Amino acid sequence: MAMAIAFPEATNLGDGGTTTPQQPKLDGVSFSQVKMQRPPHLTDYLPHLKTFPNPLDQNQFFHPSNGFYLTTSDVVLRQIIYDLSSSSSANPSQHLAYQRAGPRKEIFFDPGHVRAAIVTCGGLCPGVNTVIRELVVGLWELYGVREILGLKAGYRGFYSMAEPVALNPKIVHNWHKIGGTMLETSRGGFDLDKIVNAIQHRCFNQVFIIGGDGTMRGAVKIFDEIRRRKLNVAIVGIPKTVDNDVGIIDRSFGFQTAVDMAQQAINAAHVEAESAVNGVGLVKLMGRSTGHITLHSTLSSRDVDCCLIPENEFYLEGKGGLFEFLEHRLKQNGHAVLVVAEGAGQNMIPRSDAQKEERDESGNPVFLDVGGWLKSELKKWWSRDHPGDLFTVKYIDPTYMIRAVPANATDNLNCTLLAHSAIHGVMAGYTGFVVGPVNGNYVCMPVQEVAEAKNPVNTGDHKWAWVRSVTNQPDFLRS
Ligand SMILES: Nc1ncnc2c1ncn2[C@@H]1O[C@H](COP(=O)(O)OP(=O)(O)OP(=O)(O)O)[C@@H](O)[C@H]1O
Ligand SMILES: O=P(O)(O)OC[C@H]1O[C@](O)(CO)[C@@H](O)[C@@H]1O
Ligand SMILES: [Mg+2]
Repeated sequence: MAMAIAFPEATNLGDGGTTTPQQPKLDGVSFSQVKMQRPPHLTDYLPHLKTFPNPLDQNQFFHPSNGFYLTTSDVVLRQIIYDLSSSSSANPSQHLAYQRAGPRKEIFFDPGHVRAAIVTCGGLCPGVNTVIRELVVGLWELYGVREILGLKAGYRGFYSMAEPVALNPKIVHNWHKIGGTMLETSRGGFDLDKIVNAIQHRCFNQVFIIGGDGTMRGAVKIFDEIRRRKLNVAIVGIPKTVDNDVGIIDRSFGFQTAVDMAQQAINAAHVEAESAVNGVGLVKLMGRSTGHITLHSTLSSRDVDCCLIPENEFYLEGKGGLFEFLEHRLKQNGHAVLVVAEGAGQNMIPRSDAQKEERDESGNPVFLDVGGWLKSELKKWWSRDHPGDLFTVKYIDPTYMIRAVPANATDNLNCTLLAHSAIHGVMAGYTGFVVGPVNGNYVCMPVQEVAEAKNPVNTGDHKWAWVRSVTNQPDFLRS
C-alpha cells in the first residue's frame, strides 16, 4: 500500500528539513522523524524568480478541483515495510520522504517563454518514444508551450552538426506505437562544457533527459554546471533502463514489455528442448549487471529449470554445480531449459588481456557471450561423461528483440505518468531532479541520489527464494 501523506503546511522543508507545526503521528511514526529528500529548486540560486498562475486554471475542458494542486507538504515515504518489534534494526530512525509529483498552483516559467529540449541517451528501451510523445503533447496541451526541440542522437546532439528537430503534437501523434527512439540515441559523446554552452546558446530553459544510470550521472554534472553558472534552466531526468538497474524507483518503464518479449524465446527453447533426446534449451537475456529480466522471465514462464544471474555466481563442475544439476534434470525429464543473464558467469569465460580492457563508447565493460561459452562447455561435458549418447543444446539469443519493440499498455501508461510528472515538476521550478514511481506513487527525487543508487537483485529476499523453489536449482554455494 502506498503511504502518500499530506502534512499540515510545513514550515521548513529545505534540504534535510523536517519540521511541521503540529508534529502529527501516523501509526506511531512521528512526522518529526521524516527526512525530506527535497529536489533542488531554481530559487535555491535564483531567489527572485517571478511566479505565474498555473494555466491549468484557465483550461477550457478541465476545472481543477480542491486538492488538485500539490504543495511541498505532499510527500511519499520511501520505506513502507516495517518490523513492528521496536528493537528491530530493520526500522530506520528517520523516514526518507520524496516530494509527490504533480501540478502546482504557481509555476516558475511563463509558458510563452519556454524553450524545451528533449534528449534520449544510452541503449533502447520499449516506451522511449511514448515518453517523448507525452512530453511534447503535455507541454503543448497542459501548459501551452510552443517551442519544443528534440536533440539528435544522445548527449552529442547538444553540440553536433545535426540540427534539433522542432516537435509538436501532430508530429509525435503516433510515436507511442513505434519501438526505438525517433530522436535517435548514442553512447559516449558526453562533453560537459560543450553541452552546457549549447544549452545557453540555443536558449533552452527546460531540459528533459531520458536515459539510464550513465545518463543520470551525466545529468548530475550538467545540473551542477548550470547551477554554477546560475542559469535559469531546469534539468529533469526520466530513468530509462530495460535492465531495471536504476535504484529507488519501483520499476523502470519498458522492463515489463521486455519480460513479455523474453517469453517467446523461452517458449521456443522449451519446445526445442522437449523435442530432442536429452535436449537443453538455452536462452541469454539482457542484464549487464542485474538479473531482473532473467529472474522475472523465469518466474513468469514456469518452463525454466535454471536461472543464472550476475548477482549469484555459479559454477559448472562438481557437487552442487550446474552439470550435476542438469544430469539429474535430464534423467528425470529428458530435457531442461536454462536462462542466463548476459552479465552472469563473466569471470569464468577465458579472455585475452585486450578483451579484459574492452569498453564501449560510454565506458561500460564489453561482455563476452556467456550463452555461446555455456553451449560449448555443455557439449564438452556431455561428450566427456556420456560418450555416444544423444545430446542437443539449442541456444537462443533474442538480444535486441526484447527491447526494440513498442511498449505494452502497462509500460505506456507508466511512460505517460512519468512525462507528466516531469513537466509539472519543471514548471514548478524544480531542477536537478528525476521522476519515478516509489511505492506506486510518482515522485520527484534529487538526481544525485538516483544517479548513485543501484538496483541489484536481492538474492536474500523472498523473490529469489521463490525462483529457487520453482526451479529447484542449486544455490551454487560450495559447501
Ligand atoms: N559518469 C558519467 N559522467 C558523464 N556522462 C556519463 C557518465 N556515464 C555515462 N555517461 C554518458 O551518458 C550517456 C549514456 O550512458 P550509457 O551508455 O552508459 O547508458 P545508460 O544511460 O546507462 O543507459 P543503458 O545502460 O540503460 O543503456 C552516454 O552519452 C555517456 O557518455
Ligand atoms: O549494444 P548496445 O546498444 O550498446 O546495448 C547493449 C546493452 O544495453 C542494455 O540493453 C542496457 O544497458 C544492456 O542490457 C545491454 O548490454
Ligand atoms: Mg547503464
